[in-house]
Amino acid sequence: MQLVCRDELFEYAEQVKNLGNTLFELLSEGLGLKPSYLTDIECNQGQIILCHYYPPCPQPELAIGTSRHSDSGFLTILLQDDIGGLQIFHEDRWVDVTPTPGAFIVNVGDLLQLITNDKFKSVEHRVVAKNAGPRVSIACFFSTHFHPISTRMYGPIKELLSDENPPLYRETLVRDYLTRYYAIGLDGKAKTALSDFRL
Ligand SMILES: O=C(O)CCC(=O)C(=O)O
Ligand SMILES: [Fe+2]
Repeated sequence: MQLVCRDELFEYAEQVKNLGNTLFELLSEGLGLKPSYLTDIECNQGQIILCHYYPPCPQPELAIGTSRHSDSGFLTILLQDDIGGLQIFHEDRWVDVTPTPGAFIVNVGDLLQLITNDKFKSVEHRVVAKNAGPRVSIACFFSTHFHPISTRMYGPIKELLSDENPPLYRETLVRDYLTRYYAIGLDGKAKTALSDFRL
């Protein structure tokens, strides 16, 4: 079978990578660092694209689309269709992320929370099941994941630390963080992996 969206997917990946690079520059500046800081430490390296298909669910009250979690990597750029179902956990309640045509959703991931020493917080989210129709979303994760040669250690960025802001996390390889993250799994207890790296 020939994949009819092969070219489009490669083009999409390229464009999302460019957008990610711009976002990493803006996030660096937001931290008071030089624009290239986060790309210099390779937060933009590694790009994984997951295409999700959620079939219509006849009994949505008995099911869940994607259980509660925060994304493990540095940043996620997410595109959802018009069906809805994505929610973020904000101030102790679930809030719908209403689909907006042409808009991306950008999620801070656990590793960005770790290196920014909690200045940027990863967002807990889930997808509730819907019977309105099939739902499609495309998630692009920036993280080196299990890239075997990545030996870079990630810990709270030194420039952000002071006597008043001591490091909150220990250093880790991306690989070791992800091993812990996936060992726990998406079991509905958010941020358990991150708390395991807290000092
Ligand atoms: O389908 C969605 O909108 C979100 C999927 C998601 O949270 C993920 O892939 O990490
Ligand atoms: Fe997610």
